[in-house]
Amino acid sequence: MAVDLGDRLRAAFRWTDPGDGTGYLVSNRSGWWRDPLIISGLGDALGALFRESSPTVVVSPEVTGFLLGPLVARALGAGFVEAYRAGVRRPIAEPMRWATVPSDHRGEEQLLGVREGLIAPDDRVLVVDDWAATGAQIRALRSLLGDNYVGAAVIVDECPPKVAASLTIRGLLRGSDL
Ligand SMILES: O=P(O)(O)OC[C@H]1O[C@H](OP(=O)(O)OP(=O)(O)O)[C@H](O)[C@@H]1O
Repeated sequence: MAVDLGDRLRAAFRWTDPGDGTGYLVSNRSGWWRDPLIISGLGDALGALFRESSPTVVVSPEVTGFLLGPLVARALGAGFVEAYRAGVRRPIAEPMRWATVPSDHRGEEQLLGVREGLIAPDDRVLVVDDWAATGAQIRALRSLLGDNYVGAAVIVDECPPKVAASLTIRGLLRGSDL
């Protein structure tokens, strides 16, 4: 990663106090997408983490992944497949394959799904997301993708190192950088 991309990511990031009295801060990542140099550099930087695996498809969970995944797919010359969260939109018309996310960083159970037929047996799939907290969503996608899964590239990896290693998660920043 170019040194100045890491600096720009740190500078454009904010923690927000939602003011609900819990003292729990939420991440504000909007400054990343607002910075033209970050947007132009992120695809290459995340793709470089797995370029040696020659991914053919990027899969990303909504909603932020729908912004980030195509940047990485373009940088790698790969295609893009959406991973939808159940219940946040009208039902998807096509047949889906779903995986349960037992408990993510919010402690909520979710379902992540991709349309059937978009991943070929010989595809090498890179999961891309902005943030890995517990790794629950990435683990669910790995279970869905099986042997097609090569790893996950994220902007911020704050998973315990053993979790990151077991899921082959690579990040540009650690949680402690922010
Ligand atoms: O490692 P985990 O515990 O699974 O958490 C990681 C997820 O958390 C964030 O999503 P968020 O729910 O904030 O959704 P967003 O994409 O809509 O911002 C992030 O974008 C990952 O998808």
